[in-house]
Amino acid sequence: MQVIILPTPKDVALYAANRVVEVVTKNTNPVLGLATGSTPIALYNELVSRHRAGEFSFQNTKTFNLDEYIGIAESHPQSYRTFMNRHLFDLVDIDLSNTYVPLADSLDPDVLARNAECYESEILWTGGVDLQILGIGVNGHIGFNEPTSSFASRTRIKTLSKSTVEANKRFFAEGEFQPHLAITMGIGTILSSKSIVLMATGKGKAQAVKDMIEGPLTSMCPASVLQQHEKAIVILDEEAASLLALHEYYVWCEEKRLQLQEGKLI
Ligand SMILES: N[C@@H]1[C@@H](O)[C@H](O)[C@@H](COP(=O)(O)O)O[C@@H]1O
Repeated sequence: MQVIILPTPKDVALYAANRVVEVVTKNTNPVLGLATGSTPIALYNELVSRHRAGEFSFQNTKTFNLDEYIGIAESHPQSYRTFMNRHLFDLVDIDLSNTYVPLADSLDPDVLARNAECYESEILWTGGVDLQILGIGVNGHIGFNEPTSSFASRTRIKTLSKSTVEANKRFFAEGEFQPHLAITMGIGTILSSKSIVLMATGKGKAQAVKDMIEGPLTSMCPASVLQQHEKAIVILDEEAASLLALHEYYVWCEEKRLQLQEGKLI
């Protein structure tokens, strides 16, 4: 796991955008794993403007989203399908049939379980995810893999923890039905990605970030599993990094890396 600390959320988004553009332009048939939540919105905005500036195309790209709520229609304003269409897919030249979000609009557990299994196979058929984008929940979850999720888990139905339901309440109107279940890629699914970029910004994520990077490898902090992925980059703003004991060290490493890149350190 590589840790990079940058001054602001904008810098985090720009750094992640560079990685996405690199993967999309270097691969003939790129496969991206995408995330929802407030954190990746700045990344999607950046990708949309660079795409509109003619820098790259999404035409041959396939995307797989991490998760989807169970119990609301795909067309619901708070579904993750709607989120992705609104923030990225409808604004670029991607073929919508190449964009996958778990199908979760049934209430039949057998149908949902089958959808989850098919999702896993669809990812395999494409040859796997080249770059998986992740955010992190305040309790250390990735996708909707809540604390205690098995590190070997694949795409399946999960019950959301109280803290996740609480954190996502802000997106639903007072008294509106809010899902407590979701289909999510498993931790094993996420770990199968060829590379991973996790973004975290703001003070609210500082404890989860500390547990992920400096805590023990534990299913109580699902994101800690990224310590074991050889090509996982964690990009943080100063606030999200504020509780890290090795904060100065990570900043120093990035400075040295940049100097090396510019040929100033030979
Ligand atoms: N399932 C999503 C996660 O993929 C996301 O990382 C998390 C944090 O979202 P935010 O970036 O809004 O804090 O929210 C949801 O729970």
